Order: sequence, then C-alpha cells, then structure tokens
Amino acid sequence: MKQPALTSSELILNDDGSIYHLNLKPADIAETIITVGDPDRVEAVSKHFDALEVEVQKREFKTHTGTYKGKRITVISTGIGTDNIDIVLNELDALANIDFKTRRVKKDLTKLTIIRIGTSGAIQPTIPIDSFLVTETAIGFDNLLHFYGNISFTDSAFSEAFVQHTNWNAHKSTPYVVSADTELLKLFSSETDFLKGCTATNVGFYGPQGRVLRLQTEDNMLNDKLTSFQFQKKKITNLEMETSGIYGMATLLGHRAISLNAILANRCDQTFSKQPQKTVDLLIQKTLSILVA
Ligand SMILES: O=P(O)(O)O[C@H]1O[C@H](CO)[C@@H](O)[C@H]1O
Ligand SMILES: O=c1cc[nH]c(=O)[nH]1
Repeated sequence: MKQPALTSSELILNDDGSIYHLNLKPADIAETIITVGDPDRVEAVSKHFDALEVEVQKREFKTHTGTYKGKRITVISTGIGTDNIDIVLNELDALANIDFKTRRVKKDLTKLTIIRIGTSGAIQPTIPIDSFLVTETAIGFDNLLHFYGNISFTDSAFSEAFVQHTNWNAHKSTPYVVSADTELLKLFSSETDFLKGCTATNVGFYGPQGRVLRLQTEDNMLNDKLTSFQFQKKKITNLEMETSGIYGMATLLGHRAISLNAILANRCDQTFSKQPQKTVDLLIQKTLSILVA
C-alpha cells in the first residue's frame, strides 16, 4: 500500500518551500554536515571554504554550504541542548530523505555524515585543557531518545552499571548509552591529536554539570561519581550538552555521526582554557583537513 502523504502539521514547510525551523530546501545541504553549537562558529568553519553557495539563518540555526578543497560541506549551528538536536537531526533527515513535493519518504535513502565540532569540560584529571577528544561512547542524561520507539541499540548493561554506581535519583531521566559510527571513530581516533573517550551529555551547564554558583545541587558528589565510574575499562571523560542526542538520532535515522570535543575546562582541577577561540579554531582546521585527506 502506498504510504500516506505527510500532512502540513507534521512536515511543516514555509511558503518558499523550505523546512520549518532550518529554513533550508533539499538542494541547500551537502551529504557531509558539520554541526556546531554556537552560530558564530559557523563562519569560523566556512571561512576556510573555497566557495560559499548557501547562507541561511533562522533563530539559532545558521547554515553555510560550500566547498572545502573541492568537497561539498554544510556547516550548521544547533544552539545548545538535545532538544535542539531533535529539530536539527529530524529536519536534516527530512531534507535528505523526504520528497517535499509528494510529502512521502523517498525509496532510496541518503546516509548523511554528521560531524559535531563542540566544546566540552573534562571530568578526568589526566585530560589536559586545550586537547581534542573524539567521543567513542556517549551517555545521555537527557530524555530525548526515550521518546522514540526502538532504542534496543543502546547499551543497557553500561547504563545499569552507571545507575547503580551513582545511586541515580529516579526522578531524573534514565541514562542511555549510544556509540559513534565505527568508521568515523577509526578515522579520527587514528590521529595522534585525538584522545578517545566517553562523553556524558547533560541537560544543563550549571546544576546538571555540578556547577554551584548560588544554588546547591541535588547530588553534590555527582561529578566525583562520574570521575570514579568505570565500565569494561571505559571511564567517563567529559561533559557537554549534545552528543548523546546526535548519536542516538543518527542511529535511529540511519546516518553516521561523530563528535569531536575541544576540551576547554577541567572540572577536576577547576581550570578553564586561556585560549578557547584558538583551541576551537585548531580543532576546526584539523577536522577539515582529515575530511579531505
Ligand atoms: O560549544 P558547543 O558546541 O555549544 O558545546 C558546548 O558548549 C555549550 C555550553 O557552553 C553546550 O552546547 C555544550 O555542549
Ligand atoms: O564545562 C563545559 C565546557 C563546555 N561545555 C560544557 O557543556 N561544559
């Protein structure tokens, strides 16, 4: 039976035919997509391009598409948090895999390559500030993946061990554990510049990451528990706010994803980078050069 067309409340298109939040049309995106949190980081990537063909912004979602050494690349900002990742990953997938004229899923699906270039805080004393880390495994403290049907690919033994170790408060979402794309992980972790680690994605920058300014947190030992946790010799290495959502959604939608982290803070010795922009710029240049090697 022919699939029903997606209605106007589900696949929302703007008057110019672009998708609702990203404001992009299918031809506007490349198959290789770099995601960054900060809209200003889009230009920090695209300034290296040979040529720019698309420049679009709506809300925090800024997109540039162009070529770098002949390779077509899209760079898009997601803003902060896995709630935005739900929007960006679903709309990128719709741009690639839904026919906007018929409003039906295409027969032949396109697998996108998604590379996050983000900033992050280390949770192990041995991880230096201004280093680069590629995420092998992500543990999500956000709730995003639990809203989707089949998440049997998540590593429940890992999350159960984590819940037990931390005496995780049941009022918080159940942590879920997702993996990087194997080929992309090999590509980046074979570079000596990258440490390999397990990234914890959380729903906030302050309390959820154990930062106390004026408010105490529910568990003031949480970061220490993250540091001491180990599962099959894997330790949690760093904290940020998007990677688990990207890995989870990419797996569900059949895309491949990798998350690259510029380590700007070390939460164990309570230090912060003195050159954050330079470190992010170096990660951008390194990433681009690996993508065209
Ligand atoms: O630098 P980006 O990519 O935004 O990533 C990190 O920085 C933000 C918090 O400052 C969060 O989005 C976190 O994941
Ligand atoms: O500590 C940090 C640094 C960057 N981004 C985060 O989410 N946490």
